[in-house]
Amino acid sequence: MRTVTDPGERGLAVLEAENITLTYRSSGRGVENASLRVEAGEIFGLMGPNGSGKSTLLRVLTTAMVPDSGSLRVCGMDALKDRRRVRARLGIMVDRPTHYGDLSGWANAYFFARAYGLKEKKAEAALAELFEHFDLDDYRDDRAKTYSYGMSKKLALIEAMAHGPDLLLLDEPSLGLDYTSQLAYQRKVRELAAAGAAVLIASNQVDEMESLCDRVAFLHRGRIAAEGRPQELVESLRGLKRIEATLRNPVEYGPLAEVAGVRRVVPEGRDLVVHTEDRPGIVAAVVNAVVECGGDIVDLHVRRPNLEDVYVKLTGEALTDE
Ligand SMILES: Nc1ncnc2c1ncn2[C@@H]1O[C@H](COP(=O)(O)OP(=O)(O)OP(=O)(O)O)[C@@H](O)[C@H]1O
Repeated sequence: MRTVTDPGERGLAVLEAENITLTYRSSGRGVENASLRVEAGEIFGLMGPNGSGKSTLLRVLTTAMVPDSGSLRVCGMDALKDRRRVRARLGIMVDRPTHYGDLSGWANAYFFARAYGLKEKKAEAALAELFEHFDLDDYRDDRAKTYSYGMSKKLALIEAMAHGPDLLLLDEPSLGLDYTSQLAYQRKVRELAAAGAAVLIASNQVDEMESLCDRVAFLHRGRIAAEGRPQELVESLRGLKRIEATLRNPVEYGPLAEVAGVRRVVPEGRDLVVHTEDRPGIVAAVVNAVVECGGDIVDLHVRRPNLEDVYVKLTGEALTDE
């Protein structure tokens, strides 16, 4: 019979975080009352703009930091008390992975795999499979400091996965990966989840998160603002259009919000994102209003709403600033 410490079966909670609060003394910021649960076989996404608390929450979930309050259970164990045993069940990729630059990529990954308790032969077999999967075979003996950004991210993914963790915690894993590598990463994450791992990914790659995650949660100023299945969250915006206008130069856009059918206007990096009702003539009305504000539109896209728009609707703020 399976026990709680033996996941590998959907429905069993691998990660249970309740009311996690951590406030940095120097800034008074951090995360507040964050609760989440990830089951075996589930891929869970954590989304939120810069500074919303994703990395802080991950630091707690990886047991790198102890929260001021709240409880954390991993595979049924108290992760705040039993950190050593819990860490052995985790696979972690931090947002800025570092390696031993003078060692080969292979030696770095081998070191990790052995530290996680894999026997020599098992470590070699797991790494051989992963180096091939991530197309790093030809570079396995090169020193890690010669690796490109994307290659060292793939090496960090290998290090997080090789020992077959029950809970995989990944911070911005696919940022900087090219098309083929991104595909390889997604395939591997799906494969591990299908084999029973629980996966938690902090990322703002909206399209990837929408297709990869079973559930996502949005962090806003240290608090979880909403949680749900991506498709259902996006579906809740049915009837909404997303118009993205890139302007040559930013202008005051106040009058835009007065156009009939415009629900909200949010700057996103250099773009203006306008949420409107889906009615005939609305795009022309928005373009006219931008021009009347003095805006010179150099690029315009009308798209279906995505997870980014869910966040905008929830908080009135943009998820990314790109
Ligand atoms: N070491 C620290 N000391 C003080 N305040 C911090 C520290 N690290 C983060 N913060 C603050 O805590 C809040 C959450 O930061 P955190 O790095 O968790 O956000 P994030 O969502 O991961 O952002 P990003 O996407 O930029 O990595 C921010 O307001 C940040 O300024």
